[in-house]
Amino acid sequence: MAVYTDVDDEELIGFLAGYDLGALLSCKGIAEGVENSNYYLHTSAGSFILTLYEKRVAEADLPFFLGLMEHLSAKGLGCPQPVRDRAGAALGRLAGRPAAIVTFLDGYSIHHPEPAHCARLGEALAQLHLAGADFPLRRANALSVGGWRPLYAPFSARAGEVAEDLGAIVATELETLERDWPRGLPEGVIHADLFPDNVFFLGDRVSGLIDFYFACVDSLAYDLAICLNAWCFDAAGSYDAEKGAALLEAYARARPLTAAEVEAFPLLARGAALRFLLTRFVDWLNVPPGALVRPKDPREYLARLRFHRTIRSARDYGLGA
Ligand SMILES: Nc1ncnc2c1ncn2[C@@H]1O[C@H](COP(=O)(O)OP(=O)(O)OP(=O)(O)O)[C@@H](O)[C@H]1O
Ligand SMILES: N[C@@H](CCO)C(=O)O
Repeated sequence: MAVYTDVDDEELIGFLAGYDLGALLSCKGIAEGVENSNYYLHTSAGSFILTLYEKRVAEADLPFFLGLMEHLSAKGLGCPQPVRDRAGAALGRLAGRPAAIVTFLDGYSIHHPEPAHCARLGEALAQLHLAGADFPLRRANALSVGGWRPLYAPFSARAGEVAEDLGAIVATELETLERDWPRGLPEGVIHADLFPDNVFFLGDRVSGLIDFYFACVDSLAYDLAICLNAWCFDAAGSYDAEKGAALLEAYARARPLTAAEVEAFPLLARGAALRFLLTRFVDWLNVPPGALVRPKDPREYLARLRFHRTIRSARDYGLGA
């Protein structure tokens, strides 16, 4: 359950009075997720998602996120639509937090993806990249290579609480990636958090993408590396080459990778693993008292990082074969 901020019914009714959404019927906290407070909102006008944005979402970035969802939806991508209030605003304040209401998407997440799901995801990711090419707003990636050391430093002394060798591995990874991070690759709007819990299926097709709150402008292949880590490893932390090939080939059919992106992919995959290892590590140590949230296990991403450190060429992922 990710609910950090409780919503008082009376306050919610007052908030909804600014929208043309009819009468409140119910509002229930949502179990999944770790970043924001999400509620299933049911009114006489239908079903919606009410999100109260928490610590990792800067209020100034919300016009980028909400505008991107509107842009992608207008391009035919399945994604939530911000609901505007009577004054035309997509963003309000509720219980002291920035808050928005978005449309409810049908569909369900796949908790144990098969290669076919990875191929559909590759297609959807490429469509997102192509559809975002003319999105006019820009937002730098706050969690790219420049953000990892400042995120980790305040908690580095506690690395041993997660794994004995975590401190040593993170120290060498930060040195290596800060020195060698790939620059000058094709850039565009990326989702940056396209895990299975943020992709909805209906049958064998992707019906919608959610949770655009890490979206930013960065290397497109970095987004593909994030998906490889999130979709192509098994529960024991082993890389599944069949799923990796399905993802990478489906993506490349829609947006071919440049030689530089193929060359850079092993480092991008290591960086993508380190990024989520570090956010999970910090969240693992800092669960707010009383928050209803299940932090995700950083050791899952330590296993991925250990694997990528053994990779010598993109061909080991099935790229550029
Ligand atoms: N537009 C939507 N339609 C239907 N369900 C949604 C929608 N948005 C969110 N949800 C539900 O709420 C859950 C949490 O949403 P979301 O992933 O955005 O939260 P989060 O705190 O950002 O989580 P994460 O840990 O993935 O970053 C989703 O897994 C999904 O079950
Ligand atoms: N999807 C992230 C959590 C939200 O950033 C993870 O699984 O670590």
